[in-house]
Amino acid sequence: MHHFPLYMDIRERKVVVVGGGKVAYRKVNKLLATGAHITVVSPSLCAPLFELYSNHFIQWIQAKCQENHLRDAFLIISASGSKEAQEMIKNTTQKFQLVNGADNPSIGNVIFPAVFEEGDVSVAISTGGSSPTRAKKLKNLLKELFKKVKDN
Ligand SMILES: C[C@@]1(CC(=O)O)c2cc3[nH]c(cc4nc(cc5[nH]c(cc(n2)[C@H]1CCC(=O)O)[C@@](C)(CC(=O)O)[C@@H]5CCC(=O)O)C(CC(=O)O)=C4CCC(=O)O)c(CCC(=O)O)c3CC(=O)O
Ligand SMILES: NC(=O)C1=CN([C@@H]2O[C@H](COP(=O)(O)OP(=O)(O)OC[C@H]3O[C@@H](n4cnc5c(N)ncnc54)[C@H](O)[C@@H]3O)[C@@H](O)[C@H]2O)C=CC1
Repeated sequence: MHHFPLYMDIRERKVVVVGGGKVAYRKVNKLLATGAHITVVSPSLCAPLFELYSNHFIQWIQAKCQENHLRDAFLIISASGSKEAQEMIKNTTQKFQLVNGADNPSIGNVIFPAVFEEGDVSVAISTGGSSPTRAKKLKNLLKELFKKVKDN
């Protein structure tokens, strides 16, 4: 599938993250600096997400994901690994909503690239979902290269 690369200002947009585990935390952690309003919907939260919730960086709906949780979301991240939740997201989201299928790319329309930033330069690498580990390796190589160029 071909994805169009786009840099987005998502300040004050509502982001709903479905699931409260390790993968949800990784996505939330990346979104924190954007100024988006993040709500996690999950029966439980892993320790680092619970800490973010306790410190009021994110909101938490302690429940299994239901249709009404998704209705006014700009971006939805599916990260529960639950087939039931994935089906619900697939069947109830609108065409104009952005959906990241972190736990099942086939239900999504946007993907997270591997990113590094150097001043105001931002480099984002995607393999179109085919190999996230390769994207991460390439990012780390380029990061080193940038450092070398800067040091010389
Ligand atoms: C499609 C996509 C959807 C999305 O998530 O947006 C997706 C999907 C999946 N990832 C899986 C596995 C892992 N992904 C990572 C890490 C990253 N994954 C990221 C992106 C993406 N992952 C999108 C495509 C990106 C592209 O186009 O290349 C990165 C780049 C960015 C980010 O996460 O923000 C970030 C590195 C960030 C960095 O370091 O900079 C690690 C950890 C690691 O390698 O360290 C593991 C394995 C270990 C583990 O953690 O268990 C699985 C298998 C699940 C399974 O079978 O269990 C699926 C599902 C599937 O492929 O079916
Ligand atoms: N995109 C990526 O980078 C990666 C994706 N994955 C996939 O992501 C999924 C989640 O992985 P982890 O975070 O490690 O799992 P985890 O088991 O730590 O977390 C799952 C979370 O989802 C919650 N949950 C379960 N059912 C739910 C429902 N119906 N509604 C809302 N929340 C619900 C659980 O309470 C838990 O907090 C797995 O399916 C895995 O295959 C795994 C590794 C990397």
